Amino acid sequence: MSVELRDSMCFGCSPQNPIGLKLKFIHDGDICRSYFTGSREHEGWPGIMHGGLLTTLLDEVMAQWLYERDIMAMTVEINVKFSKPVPIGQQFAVEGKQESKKGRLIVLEGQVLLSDGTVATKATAKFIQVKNSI
Ligand SMILES: CCCCCCCCCCCCCC(=O)SCCNC(=O)CCNC(=O)[C@H](O)C(C)(C)COP(=O)(O)OP(=O)(O)OC[C@H]1O[C@@H](n2cnc3c(N)ncnc32)[C@H](O)[C@@H]1OP(=O)(O)O
Repeated sequence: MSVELRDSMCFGCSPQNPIGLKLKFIHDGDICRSYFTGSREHEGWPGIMHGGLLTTLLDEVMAQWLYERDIMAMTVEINVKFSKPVPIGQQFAVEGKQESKKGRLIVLEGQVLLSDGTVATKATAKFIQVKNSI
């Protein structure tokens, strides 16, 4: 299946997905960054961002690091460490960058940073490069 960006319904980034996160990305040197403010529908425990959604945000920002560089790759593994709760209603940053590449295997690292710079969440993900049409 070949999908044009304009037709994409990507849950993370598509502007036309009605239930999507509609993320935008800043490519700052070797880092891809996005900002997000959770609202009540994004919470797990009251007032706290749902960990599964944080994982989605991290996966997406790492995938966008690759997409920006025309590398078509799919996540095959992701490991997430939740160190601090991420409050609902406060903007936070999500960052991703490449850690290593060996053949088709690309390892990226991601983190969630609270507004005071505290690292709340860390992730390492493995991506496998696929052909240029997914
Ligand atoms: C165009 C529109 C765009 C819209 C914008 C969207 C932007 C982005 C949106 C992004 C959204 C967010 C992102 C998402 O949500 S991506 C969606 C979630 N991920 C998936 O659905 C992936 C499912 N997996 C697969 O389909 C297959 O596994 C793929 C196709 C990826 C590889 O299957 P394939 O049959 O081709 O390859 P292989 O199995 O021979 O493996 C190849 C090599 O890799 C090694 N290997 C495999 N696994 C691991 C592992 N865990 N650790 C270490 N190594 C591993 C393996 O040993 C082998 O090595 P070698 O023997 O060659 O040495």
